[in-house]
Amino acid sequence: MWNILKLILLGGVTLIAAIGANMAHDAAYMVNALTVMLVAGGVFLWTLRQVDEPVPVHDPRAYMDGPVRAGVVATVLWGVVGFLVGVVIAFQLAWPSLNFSELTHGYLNFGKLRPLHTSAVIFAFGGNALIATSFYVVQRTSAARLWGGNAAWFVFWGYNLFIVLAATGYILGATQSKEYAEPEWYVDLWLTIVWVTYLAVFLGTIIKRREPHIYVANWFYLAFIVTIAMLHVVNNLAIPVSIWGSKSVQVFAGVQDAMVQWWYGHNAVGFFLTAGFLGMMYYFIPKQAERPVYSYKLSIIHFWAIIFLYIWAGPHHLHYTALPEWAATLGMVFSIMLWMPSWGGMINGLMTLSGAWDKLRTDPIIRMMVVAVGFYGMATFEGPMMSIKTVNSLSHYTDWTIGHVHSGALGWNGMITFGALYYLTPRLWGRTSLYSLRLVSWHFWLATIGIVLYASAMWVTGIMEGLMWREVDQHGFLVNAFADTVAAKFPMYVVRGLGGVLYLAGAIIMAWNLWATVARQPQAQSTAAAVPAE
Ligand code: HEM
Ligand code: HEM
Ligand SMILES: [Cu+2]
Repeated sequence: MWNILKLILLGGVTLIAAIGANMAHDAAYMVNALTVMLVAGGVFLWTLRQVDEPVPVHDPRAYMDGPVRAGVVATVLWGVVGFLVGVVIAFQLAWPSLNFSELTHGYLNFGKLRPLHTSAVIFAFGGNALIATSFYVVQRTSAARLWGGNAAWFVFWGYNLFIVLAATGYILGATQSKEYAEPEWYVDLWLTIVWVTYLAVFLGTIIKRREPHIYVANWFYLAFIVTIAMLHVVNNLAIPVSIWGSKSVQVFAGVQDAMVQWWYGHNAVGFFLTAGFLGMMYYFIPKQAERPVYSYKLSIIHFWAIIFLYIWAGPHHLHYTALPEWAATLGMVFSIMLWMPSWGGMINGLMTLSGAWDKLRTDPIIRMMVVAVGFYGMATFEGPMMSIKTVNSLSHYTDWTIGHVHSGALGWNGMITFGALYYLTPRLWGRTSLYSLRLVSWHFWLATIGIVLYASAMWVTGIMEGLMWREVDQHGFLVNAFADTVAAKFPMYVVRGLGGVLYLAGAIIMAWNLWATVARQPQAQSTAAAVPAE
């Protein structure tokens, strides 16, 4: 019965997508519709061939690790793609002629590739890492198999389809021009369906847990899933111009639109790039260090303080704009208050190593995680500082912001994810150990030096251009033309690009190391059964 329903649904989607491709008003819509048609048609045929096959029975106590494994592979692949595009756009900024070559003009210029980069690293790399680790962690800490049968597979494939639709759309010019929320209305609708399923699988697993306690990592993951659902729906309220075209019109306008966008944008940082990754920190650091969390009480305080404070800080993205002064001040004050719980979390992560500091010398994976937490601390110190209006009047519009973003993104999100991937791969594929710890060390140093080059280049150019823009002569005239600042930034842009190359090289080494772990390492004893409090 279920299969018949599924076939009708998939057949219907295939048909509507085919009609959509035929009626399409623009190229992005057509290519997206063709993609959906091919995917839905393919799944239709696959389902048809399975109809009379016996349904495999799973041991209800065994963990469901298929989607986690797929998520690990996707994280690595999207990571390499996202970093590569980052390197390309970094060099496009250094050598603008790269925008106008035969190959890049029109489709692969900076304007098209920049949102491709941000979506690939945040949503594809970060999102797959969050989905995979949350599915892994919630099962282990709840001693329960993922709820909802194949729903977890739907989440994995549905989410990655969302990414492919978004990315091809950008290249072909579909965007609603909201940073980090560029996908158009139908892609947003699809993500909503996938996300609600994700929430159901995660919550369902927590509800059927066989542990009385809900481990703190799950609190963070849950906050991430619920808040992103809310942000996504509100920020994407739009009316399509036609159901056969990608263009839509925002429901909010003017300064309200700006405020909703940065309420979204800031909390995408707070809940996607912070809360979800803190969930990772609270599981994988204690596991890798073989130590309990330093202070469980602090983790609870940290959780509630972060949840309460982050949501108000969005206006710090709109200082000195049409936003009312009081709103900007509110955003600034909440941002400054955020410093304390952020550092509480950092201290909790770092101090988990107390009594095991020697591991920093012997275990490059721990080293990676510790550096991640260090950069978390740095970005959450820098952020509150930049939210102060007088500081922001210098830093805003400059590369300082870009440096801040990447010390958080490369240092915190990237490094904690790499640590989790190194932890997970041997366990998920039942291998005795990683292929090579020496290669992990190489990755660690390449990535760390890459981040340092990136961040320091951006501080120098950011503060330099901020000061150059302000400089006036004795008559009060501006000393520098805008083009002067652009020319002055050139050497730092090259250094940033080189930092990116190092970071990318580290990730490629990781991809090779993880592949070799699966392909070349001996099989370990299997331990896939649900044991309480793992
Ligand atoms: C090899 C690594 C990377 C390189 C070379 C790189 C490079 C770049 C460049 C050149 C830009 C455009 C800056 C501008 O418009 O002036 C950018 C923007 C951005 N990147 Fe990366 N990136 C890398 C990795 C990452 C990662 C891992 C993340 C997130 C997890 C990330 C998140 C972002 C974000 C959010 C922006 C937009 C910043 C803003 O608008 O303020 N990047 N990146
Ligand atoms: C207490 C924590 C933090 C505060 C108060 C904070 C504050 C700020 C401020 C004031 C800006 C500059 C706004 C502007 O002038 O346009 C900013 C930009 C940004 N921050 Fe943070 N930050 C924090 C932590 C983080 C972390 C941990 C990450 C990444 C993992 C991050 C990612 C970003 C991004 C992506 C932007 C650029 C947004 C854009 O213009 O496109 N922030 N943040
Ligand atoms: Cu913000």
